[in-house]
Amino acid sequence: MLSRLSHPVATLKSSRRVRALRLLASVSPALAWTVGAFVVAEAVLPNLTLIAMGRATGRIPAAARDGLSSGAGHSLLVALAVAGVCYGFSLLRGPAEDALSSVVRARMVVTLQRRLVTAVSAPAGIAHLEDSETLDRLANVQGQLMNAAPADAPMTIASQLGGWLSGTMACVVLSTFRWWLGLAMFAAWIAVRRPLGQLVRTRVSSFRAAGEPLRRAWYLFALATRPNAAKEARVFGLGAWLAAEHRTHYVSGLTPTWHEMRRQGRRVATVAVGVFAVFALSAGTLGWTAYHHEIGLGTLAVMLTMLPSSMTVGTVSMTDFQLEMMLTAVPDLDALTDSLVPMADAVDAVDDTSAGTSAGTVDPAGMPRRDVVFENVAFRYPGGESDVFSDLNLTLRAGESTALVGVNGAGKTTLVTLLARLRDPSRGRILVDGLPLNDLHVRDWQKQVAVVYQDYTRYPLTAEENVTLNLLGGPVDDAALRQAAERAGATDLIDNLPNGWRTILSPQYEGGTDLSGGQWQRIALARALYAISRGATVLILDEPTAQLDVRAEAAFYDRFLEITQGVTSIVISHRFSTVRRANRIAVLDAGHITELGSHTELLAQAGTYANLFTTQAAAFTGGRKRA
Ligand SMILES: Nc1ncnc2c1ncn2[C@@H]1O[C@H](COP(=O)(O)OP(=O)(O)OP(=O)(O)O)[C@@H](O)[C@H]1O
Repeated sequence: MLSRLSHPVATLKSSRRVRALRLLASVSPALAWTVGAFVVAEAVLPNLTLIAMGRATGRIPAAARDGLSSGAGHSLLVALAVAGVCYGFSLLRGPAEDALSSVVRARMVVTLQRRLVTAVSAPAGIAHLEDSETLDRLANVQGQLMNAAPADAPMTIASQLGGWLSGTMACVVLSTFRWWLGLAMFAAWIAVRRPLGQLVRTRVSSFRAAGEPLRRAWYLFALATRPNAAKEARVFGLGAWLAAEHRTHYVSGLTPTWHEMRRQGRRVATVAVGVFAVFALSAGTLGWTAYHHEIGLGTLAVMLTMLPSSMTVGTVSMTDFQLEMMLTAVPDLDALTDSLVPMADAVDAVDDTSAGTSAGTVDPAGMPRRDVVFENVAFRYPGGESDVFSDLNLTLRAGESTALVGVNGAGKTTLVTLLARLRDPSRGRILVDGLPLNDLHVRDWQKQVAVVYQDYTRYPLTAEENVTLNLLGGPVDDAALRQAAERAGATDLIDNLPNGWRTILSPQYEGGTDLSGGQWQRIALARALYAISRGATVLILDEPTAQLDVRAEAAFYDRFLEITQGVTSIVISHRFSTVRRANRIAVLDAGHITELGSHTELLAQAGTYANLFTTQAAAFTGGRKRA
């Protein structure tokens, strides 16, 4: 018996509506109770107004006959007063709903965003951010995929529930006239609601399934409308192309939905004919009994208004459609949380060996002391058609700089993402001082790696925060900050900012400013150097001078040895004037390291490096090749 009872309870608990309401209750129990009170008002007030009006109508003949000062007249006045009060309260429903909706939305948006940020930042790597299912879920919870804001779900559910209860109450009132009439109306509305609800669900689920083309359509829309991309779209005259592509993806995503809806629409039309018959029978019964004086004017007036009022049991409107779209975000949010957050738990469980080797338990402080060894490493991107590395072997000596050289797409950036454990090798292993990298605590290892990526991030924060990334407060090491800026060639740049270190590096904020590409690159370099001064032991510079002017680039070369002194560094560059200063140079070609040695040694080998170096040098010396 208990298990039979627990089944519907469990089903109810797992329903998306209940989960959305529970989310609101977890945000603010008081707000959830207020929404509950709104549901009651929504269910009761319209019917109370109609009933009071009907009863007042029924008292008019007696009051007209006996006069307003008679007992019948007083009774009419009381009924009118009750109707007026109910009507007055029902007028307040609209503004109350608006105010409550905006509060619920604001609280829900903050909660949803916090849960998304927590989930997405949980894994140590970045592979999940390239998984199309995860991206669809992210877009959906943000309301971008379905163009419906999940934060509005609780209030929409409340309003829908209120309407449904109001219709049910009308059916109950109808049953006081003829028991079967209320029941018949209820059954008829439920009968029409089912296929209508199915129609809405089909449309929404195929809309959701069309995530890929719709995400593309949104992306194209963003390209056309966001300032950064719009610049390029204007210059290259992409407007018409973007509009056409946007339409193509949107239509291709939705065409299957439209076909299915047409089919289900025909079924709904059939059921609607049956409902109309029940409605006509009910109205006819009422008319017949009134004609034969079996009921008075008051009952007739009440019951006639209850007939259309019962309709809200079966009505399915645009709101239901939007609610269904909002609710698709509920399982998506849970799936993101369930799949990503445990990865953080595994990563953070330093003492928990059950977390597996990938979590890593060894404290990497001060490592590498001897070397980092790539041993028979292979790697292929998820969904990729070929290996980026098939059998890569490379030793990075601790405290030395190693330059990585190779043609575009050779895998240089990929190699450093493996070193930073943003991804794991498909085969083979990386050893740090002889220990598998996977055994080191991944978050602590990542803190030890200071990187200047090719596409470093431009944070809309102050210059100081951009360098220190000290967002949780705590003391900033001023001396280290100044030294990092000086080594990165950013001192003059900071001095010339309107508020110095306190200037926000984004024109989108008051008092903020923007920097040029080269100036940003110096800030990114200073960020990595500050991290080194705070204990990072591995420095990765991916094209550190790509955006620097000639003088800044020359200054960087002069400081290169000073910058990389004592740290294990990898520099990736197509500029051989940078590369040649590294202690050792590794040439990456077709998934292997094909040459390894100092600049002089590799020139002497007269292989790929020598060829690339002399070709580039020749371009600067007007064709005269030199060593
Ligand atoms: N996120 C990704 N998903 C799938 N393939 C990728 C991804 N990133 C890079 N690749 C592919 O992996 C290969 C190596 O790319 P990588 O960026 O490591 O090359 P690179 O040597 O740094 O090139 P460049 O000199 O142009 O910066 C390329 O063929 C590239 O197309």
